[in-house]
Amino acid sequence: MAARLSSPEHYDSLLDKFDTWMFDCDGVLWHGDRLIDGAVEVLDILRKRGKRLLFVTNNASKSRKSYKGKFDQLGVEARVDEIYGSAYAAAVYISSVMKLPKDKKVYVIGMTGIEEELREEGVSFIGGTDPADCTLEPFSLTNFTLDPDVGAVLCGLDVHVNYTKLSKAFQYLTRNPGCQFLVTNEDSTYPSADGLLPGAGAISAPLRFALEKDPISIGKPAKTMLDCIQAKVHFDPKRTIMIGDRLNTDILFGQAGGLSTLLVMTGITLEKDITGPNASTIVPDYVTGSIGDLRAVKAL
Ligand SMILES: O=C(O)[C@H](O)[C@H](O)COP(=O)(O)O
Ligand SMILES: [Mg+2]
Repeated sequence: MAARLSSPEHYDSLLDKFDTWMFDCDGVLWHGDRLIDGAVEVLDILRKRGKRLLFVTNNASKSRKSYKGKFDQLGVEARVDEIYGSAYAAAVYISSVMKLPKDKKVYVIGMTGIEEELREEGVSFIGGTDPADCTLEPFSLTNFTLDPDVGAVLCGLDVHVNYTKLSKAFQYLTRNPGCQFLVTNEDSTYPSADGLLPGAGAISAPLRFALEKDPISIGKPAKTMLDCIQAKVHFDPKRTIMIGDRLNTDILFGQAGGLSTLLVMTGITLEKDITGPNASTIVPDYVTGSIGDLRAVKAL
């Protein structure tokens, strides 16, 4: 049973228990470019209390560096080395875990976040924001030349997804021997500033259906994301809390990593998902309405 937080004492006890605070972003800190009320103040309180903050997002549309730009623009203090996105985790996975040979490349369905992180990791790629792929023209195999050096397809949130991109990815995954099917994450929906939109999982779904094959997913809840963080940051899982808005990514990710978990109700999860007959079997340690609630902690 999750503990519902409501009083200053509840929030104070959380600050006493945890040294490292891992924050999901979409639905926890912001919706699109609209900050959630109280988020900035609470992050300031935590920094003043000497807590280590990490930002762990499945949103692959931006690289760590361009996320730093978003944090700056929104007036939220953050360093690049505190930011871990699924585009970064995917690029590290391809270069350091999969060890894609240098003469091979990745076909990308995705945005600049994935491209910038692959470039940073020295991984060659095609597709992505290439204007030749961002077309609504019908795709024809007659005019298509298969690139035999594509050793992996990586699919993430892509607001310009189209039939050409899906068709090219399908060719590589069915005709290049050993071509790996990777996705940055599988979130079904994306909590934008004005409501829910299809998420990265909905972008790769047509390929899963056509291929009758599941991809390797690198973002939350996969351990690859935590491995990526632990390769850079030392923290004690027992004194670390993961704060998220989605049960099957953020909370599962925390639980799989032996972290404590705090669910906030400002994003994807609804009350009916955690109470009543259809409640999820994924149960966070703590629940509160919004990260802004932590402003109730006793002043220093
Ligand atoms: O569709 C997506 O990629 C996700 O909904 C979204 O980007 C999740 O981001 P997070 O909540 O992990 O910050
Ligand atoms: Mg979220």
